Amino acid sequence: MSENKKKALEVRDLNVFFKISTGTVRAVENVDFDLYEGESLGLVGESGCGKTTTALSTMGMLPDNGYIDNGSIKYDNKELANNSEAEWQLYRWNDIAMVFQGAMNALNPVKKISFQIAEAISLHYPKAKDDEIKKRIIELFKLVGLDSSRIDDYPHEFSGGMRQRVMIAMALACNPRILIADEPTTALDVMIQAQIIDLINELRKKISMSMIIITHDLSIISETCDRIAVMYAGNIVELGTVRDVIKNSKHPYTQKLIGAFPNIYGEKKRIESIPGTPPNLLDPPSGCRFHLRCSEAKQICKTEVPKSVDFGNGHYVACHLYGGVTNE
Ligand SMILES: Nc1ncnc2c1ncn2[C@@H]1O[C@H](COP(=O)(O)OP(=O)(O)OP(=O)(O)O)[C@@H](O)[C@H]1O
Repeated sequence: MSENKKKALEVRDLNVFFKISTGTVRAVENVDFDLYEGESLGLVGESGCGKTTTALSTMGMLPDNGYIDNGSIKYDNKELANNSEAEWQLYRWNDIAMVFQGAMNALNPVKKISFQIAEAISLHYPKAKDDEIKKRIIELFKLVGLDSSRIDDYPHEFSGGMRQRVMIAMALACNPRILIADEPTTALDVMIQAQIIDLINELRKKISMSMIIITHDLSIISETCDRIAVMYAGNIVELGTVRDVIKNSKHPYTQKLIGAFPNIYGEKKRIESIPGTPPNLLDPPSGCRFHLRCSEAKQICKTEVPKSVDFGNGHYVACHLYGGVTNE
């Protein structure tokens, strides 16, 4: 993606930590990425590597014990990282919206779907009239491929896939410029997963918005995204176009991740097939956080944080195999 393309979001040197009784969890550290207008960026990595935390920090929705320790989050060149809650409210859902992991199971079972979407709409448009809201709900149902005659059904009358479409409709209620989808197909069976992937791709064509797709599943990324950021233990270790990162991956972690999906269009193996487990982020390893599991680790990997090296065309890799250390 060209550097001249307009950025919807610019994240630099982002550190997000959590205070817990036994210390500080360094969940996201030194994270840099851009999200361009109209593109879809995949955030991929094993469970606990900081994908959701990165997303929540761009929404100002960190849990109470979480905080941005350092860094910049710019939307339309406006700095958001130091926003007060009142400032976040102006921007959250209107400009950037999120479909949360497992949210389709969080619909209120005793309220009609139309009521729940109407609540989301009137929160942002308190002056909207009932008929305008109904019109918008019908529009949203059509947009996400739901039968608009069913807006007054209850959640239990909808399948899992349909409820996920409702969650996407709710996130789109205020026409956001950025949509973040956290594990949008988890907990759905394979056929329905494929339908949700098709929906995401249709929405990309119909609405000119940018997307961040969070998943541990590389095959979903390859079907829905333009670029991939690979996260490991709170850091982005490789970033580039889907083609560069999947066909020409440089970081040993990315290579192992891809090795766990021998044919990303075929049968999947589990990511757990990578030997060892990710480190405890209460006390992450020094140097490269992957060095304890890396078959190519050298002495420098134990002590120095690798700097991101640019391979051209926006393909960045943070690994000592390719030189460069940070000053931090
Ligand atoms: N509220 C919290 N308090 C303490 N630690 C937290 C909190 N939320 C997340 N963490 C920790 O922050 C790290 C990053 O978690 P995060 O949920 O962002 O990872 P993830 O890549 O999205 O994982 P998953 O795929 O399982 O959702 C993990 O070590 C997690 O245990």
